[in-house]
Amino acid sequence: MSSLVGPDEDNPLGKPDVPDDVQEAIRTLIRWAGDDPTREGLQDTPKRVARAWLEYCQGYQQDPSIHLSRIFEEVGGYDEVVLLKDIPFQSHCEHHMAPIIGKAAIAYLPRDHVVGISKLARVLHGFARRLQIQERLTAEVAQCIWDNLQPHGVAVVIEASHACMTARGVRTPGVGMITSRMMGTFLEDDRSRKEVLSLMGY
Ligand SMILES: Nc1nc2c(ncn2[C@@H]2O[C@H](COP(=O)(O)OP(=O)(O)OP(=O)(O)O)[C@@H](O)[C@H]2O)c(=O)[nH]1
Ligand SMILES: [Zn+2]
Repeated sequence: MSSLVGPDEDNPLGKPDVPDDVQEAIRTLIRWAGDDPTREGLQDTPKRVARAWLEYCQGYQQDPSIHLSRIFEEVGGYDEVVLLKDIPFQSHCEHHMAPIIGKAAIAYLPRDHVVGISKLARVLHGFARRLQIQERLTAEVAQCIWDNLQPHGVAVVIEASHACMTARGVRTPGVGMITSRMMGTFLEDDRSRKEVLSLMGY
């Protein structure tokens, strides 16, 4: 696992060091793609690419469940659905390492306590900033909320576009993939599932 280096005199911007073998791997890819990695415009590219990938994959540096550790017990008897919708996210597919760009809706039915609403988006980003397939991303977000909040129900719907389908391969722009994971009440009760899907706009 790479460590992120904080600012110091030799490294005022706090940019992480990039080992030589990582830079060489990116030079090899540039050469293989048909360009010359020693030409001026590409000289710093291996470092930039490596740092960019560290950022895209920041989720590996964290356990997303940490965001759900601070809960609020005083909820004034609120026991209806809590929904965060249209949460934009970016991920990368594990097959082509190409961008997955989309939005998520995350809902849960609280049991006794709630969590700060931003934390649902943090959990999403924690799993999205890894090499993923959309199905696993959807399931991991739902399972994390289920395990850590012990709610009555969890519903996660993700809608995304995969650059491996738009920029290459089948080259079909405008295609959206939708995945969902329902747990607890949302899985067992048709009326609750319909209600949450309708609140999400589906
Ligand atoms: N189920 C699923 N498939 C994905 C996801 N992201 C990318 N894929 C697909 O992964 C598949 C990989 O198929 P392969 O035949 O091994 O790879 P490929 O030859 O590059 O396939 P094409 O993309 O069809 O050119 C492709 O069909 C992609 O569309 C995802 O999140 N979920
Ligand atoms: Zn792909």
